[in-house]
Amino acid sequence: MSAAPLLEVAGLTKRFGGFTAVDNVSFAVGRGEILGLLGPNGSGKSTSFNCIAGMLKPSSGSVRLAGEEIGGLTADETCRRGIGRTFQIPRPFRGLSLLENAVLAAHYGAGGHISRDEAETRARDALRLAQLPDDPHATTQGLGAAGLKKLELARALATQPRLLLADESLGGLDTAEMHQAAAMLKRIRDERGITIVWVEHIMGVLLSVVDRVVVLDHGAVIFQGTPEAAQADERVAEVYLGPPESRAA
Ligand SMILES: Nc1ncnc2c1ncn2[C@@H]1O[C@H](COP(=O)(O)OP(=O)(O)OP(=O)(O)O)[C@@H](O)[C@H]1O
Repeated sequence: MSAAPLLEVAGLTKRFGGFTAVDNVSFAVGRGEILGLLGPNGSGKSTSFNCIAGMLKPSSGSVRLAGEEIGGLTADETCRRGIGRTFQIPRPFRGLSLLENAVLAAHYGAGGHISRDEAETRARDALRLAQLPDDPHATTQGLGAAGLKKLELARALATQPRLLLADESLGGLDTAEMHQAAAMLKRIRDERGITIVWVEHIMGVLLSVVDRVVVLDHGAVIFQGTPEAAQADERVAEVYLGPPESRAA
């Protein structure tokens, strides 16, 4: 990473009562990088994500976007600063067209300060990037898991993010769809230079696309490095597969 990182998380800690879900987590994401944030269920990925995106207030630590402190800002404030996010469980407005869903997201991202025409331009661009129809009559009806994930992505892209936080983009997809979803994230980075932090609890397909991974376990970072190094790391293997003696030969 030569230029200053786009996202810098330092000493991030989130406690729920006496329980520490995120424990002194630090990592940085370079501009245009795709970072995989991995870890088994309950390791603190979503809580870290939610602290970065403003859904949760960190107990301590700092979150900087392009050098500016954003820790503790609300979700709509972080969105206006350039953080777009997808949700693990898509919840589109079912009664609205795909285009209207994306238009609303564009208005949200701009804090209501853009015209209808501009919102529609951003929405159409986002739908095309996510390979969905921008025809005003196209609805959410009949969208399967993969289609709903694409709409989730289009809504995040319509906010024109500098940083895209992708939450469990592969959940519920079959193998072919997983590869397509991974390729789409890579294309969005390659074509638009959007920096991506991608959270998944499974490693598989993600490792073929990300530049680096951060692995969490019990709320703490246990590994940072390339996907190749992650696959060769004994601690990473342990949290995913259990201790060596318990693994199938
Ligand atoms: N609001 C909350 N109150 C209390 N505990 C919480 C809360 N949110 C999360 N936790 C706990 O914090 C820990 C980390 O949860 P988190 O959802 O961040 O893990 P995760 O790595 O995203 O898991 P998954 O892959 O299952 O989504 C878990 O033990 C969880 O039960």
